[in-house]
Amino acid sequence: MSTIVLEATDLVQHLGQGAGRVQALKGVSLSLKGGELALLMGPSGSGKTTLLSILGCLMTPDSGTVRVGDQPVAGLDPEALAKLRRERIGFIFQSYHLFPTLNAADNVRLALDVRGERARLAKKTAREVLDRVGLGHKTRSFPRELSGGEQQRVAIARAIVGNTQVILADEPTGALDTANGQAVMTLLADIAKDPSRAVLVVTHDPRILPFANRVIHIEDGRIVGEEAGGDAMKKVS
Ligand SMILES: Nc1ncnc2c1ncn2[C@@H]1O[C@H](COP(=O)(O)OP(=O)(O)OP(=O)(O)O)[C@@H](O)[C@H]1O
Repeated sequence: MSTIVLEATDLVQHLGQGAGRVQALKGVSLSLKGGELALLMGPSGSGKTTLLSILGCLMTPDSGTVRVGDQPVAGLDPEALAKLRRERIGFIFQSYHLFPTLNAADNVRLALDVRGERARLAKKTAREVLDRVGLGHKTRSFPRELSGGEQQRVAIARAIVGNTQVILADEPTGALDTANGQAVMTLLADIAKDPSRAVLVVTHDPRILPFANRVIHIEDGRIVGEEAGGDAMKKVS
């Protein structure tokens, strides 16, 4: 039986201040099991990015709890939280977030350096992972020399190089054409074949449905339903 690798219970989150203050999450509970590739879908403003930020321990909720594997997040000091993020969570942002002055290999290697890997080994591992995302020939290229799809693949290499239990991706195919989008999703689906790892993808893109085991729907700060990936696909086809 697969184990739960990420669990959130009753998350509530307010954003903004004064008249602009909104309740972005209104009591969200969610768990991800190893071996799952789940999609989080919902209209603009429904709370997807807020939820992903809390699950990725980038934001602390007003109330509710998050557990990554067997580790409760509440009460961790900033250093312990940063360690938990590095060791257990890979985050893929829509806008890549690559360092412009570092080449592709060094962007990926950075994720290993902060984990204390030895320099030579980290260099080799970074090259291997870039090869795996089809960029073995571009390890020395800088972000400005890469297309959007290539930059996203570097960002994915960086997120997967540490073999974290959880990968969270915010619209990873949003800026990509169909071929690059499919390549990116194939990589993420491969990761989710490992029964100890799970991938959660925020998306508006119905082309991603074939890759999902599970689709979770969020509206107005609440989970309003979920279905198996195959069932969600039948509705759009
Ligand atoms: N910094 C902020 N201050 C005030 N309100 C915010 C802030 N960030 C987001 N919100 C509001 O919180 C709600 C949830 O936003 P969130 O970005 O999580 O939604 P989303 O589902 O990711 O939207 P999108 O699909 O457009 O990215 C929205 O009503 C949004 O307007």
